[in-house]
Amino acid sequence: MKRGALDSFVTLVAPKKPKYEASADKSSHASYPFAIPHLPAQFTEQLGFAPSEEGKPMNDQLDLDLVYYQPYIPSSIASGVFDFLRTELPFYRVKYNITRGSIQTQVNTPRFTTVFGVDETSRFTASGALVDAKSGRPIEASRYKCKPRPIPQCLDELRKITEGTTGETFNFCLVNYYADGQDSISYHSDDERFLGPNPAIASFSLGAKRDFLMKHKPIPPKQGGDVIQEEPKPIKLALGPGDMVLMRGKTQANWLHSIPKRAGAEAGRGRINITFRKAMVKGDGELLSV
Ligand SMILES: O=C(O)CCC(=O)C(=O)O
Ligand SMILES: [Fe+2]
Repeated sequence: MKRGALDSFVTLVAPKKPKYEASADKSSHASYPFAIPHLPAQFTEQLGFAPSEEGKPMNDQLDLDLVYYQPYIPSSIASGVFDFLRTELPFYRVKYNITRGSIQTQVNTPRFTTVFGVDETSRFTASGALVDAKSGRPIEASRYKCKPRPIPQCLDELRKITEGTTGETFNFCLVNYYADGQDSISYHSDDERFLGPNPAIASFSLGAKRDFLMKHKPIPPKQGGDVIQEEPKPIKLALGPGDMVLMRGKTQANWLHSIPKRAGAEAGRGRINITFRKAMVKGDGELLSV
C-alpha cells in the first residue's frame, strides 16, 4: 500500500456562536498553515481542576492496562474546548493510493487528522528551529520525510496536565476529527516501532458520544501442547465528552481498538479525539490506520 500525499489544509466552518473567547496570543510556526490561538484563559483556568473524576483502573483482563477517566476535562468547558479545537486547528484528510491488480484507487481516510510533535532525537528551540536533541545543532535535511511541527500552546497545556496526572511523558500529539457518524477508525493497535515497547497513550474524547471497541489479538495455540487459551471478551467503552482513556503496559502489543461508524441521534454530531504519545525514535510517518 502506497501512502500518498496529504490533502490540502482546510479551515472547518466555525460554529455560529463560538462558546469561547479567542485569545489574541497565538502559536506561530513556519510549518503551520495559519497561526493557532492559545487556549482561552477560561479553559486553562478550569483545566486546573482536571481530572474531574479519579481514573478507574481497568486491568482485570489478560494483557489489559487502562485507566478510564469519566470525565477528565471538566464538563463546564468540554463543549467549548471542542468548538475551539474544531475551529482553530488545521485539520486535513489523508489520502493514499491502493493498487489491486492493475487498478489504482485513491482512498480517503474516513476522518480529519492533524499531527504535532517530534521524537526524542530532536527538539524545537524557542525560536522554532528543529535541532538535534543531544548536540543542539540543526538537523540534517534528510532526517524527516514529513517535517515535524511543534505542539501548539493550546494542546501543550493539556499535555502538561496529562503528564502530571499520569506520571508519563508525552512529546507527540495526534488529533482526529470525526465530522459525523460516517467517519471512523478501523481496528488497529498503536504499536508502531517509533513509540517503543509498551507505549503509554492518553486518548481524550470531545463532542459526540462514540463507542470505543477493544478486542484481544488472536492468541496462537501453545506450540507442542494442547492448551488453548481463549481470548478475553471484547470491551466497549461509550466515550463521552471530556472522557480520557490511558492505555499503557502490554495493551497495544495485545489488543486492537476501533471507533466504528455510528447511526442514530449522535451520528449528526462531530467528535474530536486527542492522543498524546511518546515518540522515542524517528518514525516514517507510518501513523496511519484506515
Ligand atoms: O478516536 C479515538 O478514540 C481513537 C483514535 C485512535 O485510535 C488513533 O488515532 O490511533
Ligand atoms: Fe489508536
